[in-house]
Amino acid sequence: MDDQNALARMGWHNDFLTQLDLEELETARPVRVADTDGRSVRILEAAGDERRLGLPPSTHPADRPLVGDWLLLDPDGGLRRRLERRTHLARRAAGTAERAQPMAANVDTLFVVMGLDGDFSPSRLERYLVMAREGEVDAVAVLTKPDLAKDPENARRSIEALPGHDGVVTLDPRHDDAAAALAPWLTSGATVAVMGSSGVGKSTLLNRLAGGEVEATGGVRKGDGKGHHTTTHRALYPLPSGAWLLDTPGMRELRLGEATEGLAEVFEDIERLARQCRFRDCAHEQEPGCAVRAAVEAGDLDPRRLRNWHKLLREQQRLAETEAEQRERHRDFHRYARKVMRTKRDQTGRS
Ligand SMILES: Nc1nc2c(ncn2[C@@H]2O[C@H](COP(=O)(O)OP(=O)(O)OP(=O)(O)O)[C@@H](O)[C@H]2O)c(=O)[nH]1
Ligand SMILES: [Zn+2]
Repeated sequence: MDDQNALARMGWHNDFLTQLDLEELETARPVRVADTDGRSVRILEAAGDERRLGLPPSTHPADRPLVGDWLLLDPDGGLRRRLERRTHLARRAAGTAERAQPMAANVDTLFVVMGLDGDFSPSRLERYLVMAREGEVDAVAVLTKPDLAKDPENARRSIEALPGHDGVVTLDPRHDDAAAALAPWLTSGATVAVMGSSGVGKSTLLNRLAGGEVEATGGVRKGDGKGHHTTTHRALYPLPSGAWLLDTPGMRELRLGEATEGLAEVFEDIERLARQCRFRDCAHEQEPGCAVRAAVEAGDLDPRRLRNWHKLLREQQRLAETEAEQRERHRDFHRYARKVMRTKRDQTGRS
């Protein structure tokens, strides 16, 4: 194995070691994926080298490495296998396939950026928290534009009170001290990602975190030894603090995929109440003995949170139905195809 300290600086965690067998512990080289185009990946090695590695053409899309993944190389430098992800961020795939599509691997902390101006929406934040929790990623709410808020302190407190986050920070990304406010999560080897609506200050914040050395667009300026600079594309790049910023085009928008675990965690208070309702299948509407409604009436549960929980649950049900329907359609098609083939065979047999 390579130098453990160098690996740790790249985001390696010792719990990955449990995935290696004895031979691999001796000879295999872990490398991290900094970018991918589906056919090849750009990898970072502990020795500091960076290069492209082709993927076998037969690689199934679901097995393709993602930005942030750890791969094991054989001693000769060939790809051996991908290590199981510690965490992931997934979103709903575009098009007809509604399933969750992972887009980033091994992210430690997701910064969910939300403006304290008109952008402020605890329900949208809860959606991001569900996504993070589903993939076991820590989530920190970053509240921007305090200068445009009527009562930023009150807004911060209301977010602080929500379950499912790992911290709330208010900052103005245009100010020099913005990076310092996030320092607890920007430690050496930590991998962070940033999501949030358009215009909330993500790019401004990324430029601030990068200290002006790296653009927020993923372009890394790299010396080529001849005194001038070339730009290589990368979705994972180092910040001056020693942390890694993972940022891919399109990743910043929110489309929640299958996330029942995440939902259960972010709304654990409501789910706990729901277990106390008189009826097992209580819809928490007009039923007698409903503990959820009782909590709302007693002022212990924000009706907004209840509405959002219902909404996200319904969405999850729709996703599940769509998947079942797709499988059904698939089966129908194959049944039909078999029938056509049989008819054809019969006809050929007869003629
Ligand atoms: N008043 C105020 N303006 C801010 C603050 N943070 C960012 N801005 C401004 O808001 C505008 C949008 O900021 P961006 O960093 O481009 O936002 P973004 O989230 O990257 O937006 P997209 O690229 O569309 O996703 C810029 O003009 C920033 O200067 C803040 O805390 N207060
Ligand atoms: Zn109920």
